Amino acid sequence: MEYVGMLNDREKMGECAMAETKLALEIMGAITESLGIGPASLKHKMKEGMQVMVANGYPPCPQPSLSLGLPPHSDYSFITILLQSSCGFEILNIEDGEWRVVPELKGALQVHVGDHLEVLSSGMYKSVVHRATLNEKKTRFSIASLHSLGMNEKMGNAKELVNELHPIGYKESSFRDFLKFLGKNDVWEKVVPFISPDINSSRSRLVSQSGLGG
Ligand SMILES: O=C(O)CCC(=O)C(=O)O
Ligand SMILES: [Fe+2]
Repeated sequence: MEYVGMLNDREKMGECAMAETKLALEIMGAITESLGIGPASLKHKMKEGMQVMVANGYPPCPQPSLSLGLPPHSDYSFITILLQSSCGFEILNIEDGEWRVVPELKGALQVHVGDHLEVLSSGMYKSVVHRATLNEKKTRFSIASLHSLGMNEKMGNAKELVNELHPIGYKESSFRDFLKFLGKNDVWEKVVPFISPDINSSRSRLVSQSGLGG
């Protein structure tokens, strides 16, 4: 796949966005069904939900071991669908604290659990902590499509899953709460230097620097 061409082609990106929304709704429906929490209202909220698409480009880095494309974070989404041009996406294995490389599978879409799904499922699904590494020779591209409820819709623990053994363990929050949280807390001090010396070019990264949700 020719990523630069695709990213510059509005029509193609529009088609891609719509196809990913359709896919995300199917996956989110299957997940809520698997949890036994398929209320019509949630389905409706998902249909009316948000999609944030992020195109990332990582130029070659002469010393990749000294830098990162994106620092460790989890996505403030319900699920994220990711397409990568080559490997560089890594997931933290919470059992041994080691980073695992997601192999390059041409044209394959990866589906990642985001913060909202962890909250809804009371931690039965765990939000994926991930990072992007750099390559010495190759430019790498990725397209992340983050799917969540609407801007003001609060995500909380599904009441069907809350019991004595699984008490409410997560604070409910909306995308707007998350943005307010970012506005009030100087997370950029910590995040920006890892990404780029130019703060403005990094501002668009704001929506997915979560790891703070829940
Ligand atoms: O470029 C990647 O592989 C990771 C992208 C990502 O994590 C994000 O956009 O939130
Ligand atoms: Fe991410």
